[in-house]
Amino acid sequence: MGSKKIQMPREVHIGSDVINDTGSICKDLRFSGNVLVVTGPNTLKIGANKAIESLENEDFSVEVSKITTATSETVEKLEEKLNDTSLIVGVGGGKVIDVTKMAASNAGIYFVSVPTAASHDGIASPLASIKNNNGSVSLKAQAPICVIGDTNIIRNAPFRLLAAGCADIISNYTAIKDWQLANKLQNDFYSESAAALSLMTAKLIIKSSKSIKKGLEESARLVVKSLFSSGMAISIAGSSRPASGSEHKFSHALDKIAKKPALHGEQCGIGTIMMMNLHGGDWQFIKNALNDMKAPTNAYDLGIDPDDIVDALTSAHTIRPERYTILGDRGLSRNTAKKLAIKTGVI
Ligand SMILES: NC(=O)C1=CN([C@@H]2O[C@H](COP(=O)(O)OP(=O)(O)OC[C@H]3O[C@@H](n4cnc5c(N)ncnc54)[C@H](O)[C@@H]3O)[C@@H](O)[C@H]2O)C=CC1
Ligand SMILES: O=C(CO)COP(=O)(O)O
Ligand SMILES: [Zn+2]
Repeated sequence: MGSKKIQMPREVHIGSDVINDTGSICKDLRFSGNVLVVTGPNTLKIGANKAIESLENEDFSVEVSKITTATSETVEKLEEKLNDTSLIVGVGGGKVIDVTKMAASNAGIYFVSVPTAASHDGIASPLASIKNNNGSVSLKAQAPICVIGDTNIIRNAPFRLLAAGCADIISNYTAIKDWQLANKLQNDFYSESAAALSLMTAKLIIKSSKSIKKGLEESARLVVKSLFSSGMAISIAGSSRPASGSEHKFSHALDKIAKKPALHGEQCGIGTIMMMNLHGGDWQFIKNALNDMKAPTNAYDLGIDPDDIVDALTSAHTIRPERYTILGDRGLSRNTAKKLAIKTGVI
């Protein structure tokens, strides 16, 4: 058997106002010189300005880049900005973290992940979800050298983002079912330990669903820890398979079709309800769990046209066709897709 590489962050700092220690944390990690801070227009004010001030207080020279998309073009533009840069710090949501991860990996430099919301499980994983002309691809990048999760910023973020993070974790249920199917039918690589960690994380978040509340520091901490643990399952597998199956294909298809897509985790949660039905599993349990977390469970909550839901269901199998799932190679017919969405109350 060949050797296997598993990449994990070296340090994880989670706590209230820990973003103000960004400079000293980076210094303790032996970094110095030029740092590129990547952020978004909202997250600059919410978090990045604090990280920048902290870095400058520790004598780092800071450049800032604002991004709004996680595309291959954005990654290329970021790489052009690198100028004797020793470290990249990504402060924001999933898109910011993914492009930071990819640009740092391409340039062969370290990066620090500073999530401002607990909305996705890519905060610590070595994979980056990047959009290109064919839709979304999952690219091998690198794990952050360090994660700085400021629970004060995260607890004050809109609750919708936290609920989306919980839904992204709940989608591990169908991702694992799809992975097992692909292992059985296609002999795809399968890791028991990655699958067990992914599933345990999803079970724990459901068990805690009633205690996850708006504005609470404990809730922010719990969800960040769970997203981290789901990301570690991705690290162990060396692929996003333990956390991304047919429900994610549905969400990526919706991103292409919908005029105004909803949050990644929200769409994946709704995909999980429908894919669980296709797997013959307890889809009502998934729906109840999403309800308990105040995550959307239908097209109306998502603000998405029911026709777009059906279109996304019929085209989901074309996303990442090499990743075998319950959708098979031919996908769902329009009639089946519509029936599935109606039966599960999604439309
Ligand atoms: N690499 C990986 O393993 C994974 C990657 N992803 C990717 O991550 C992305 C989804 O991440 P999201 O964070 O949902 O989307 P996003 O990055 O678009 O952020 C959603 C919105 O939240 C805002 N926001 C962030 N923090 C905020 C705060 N504290 N207060 C107010 N607004 C705030 C952002 O400005 C943005 O408008 C997708 O592109 C998805 O494919 C998702 C899961 C895993
Ligand atoms: O979103 C993910 C896990 O939650 C992984 O992303 P992909 O679906 O892009 O592989
Ligand atoms: Zn996801």
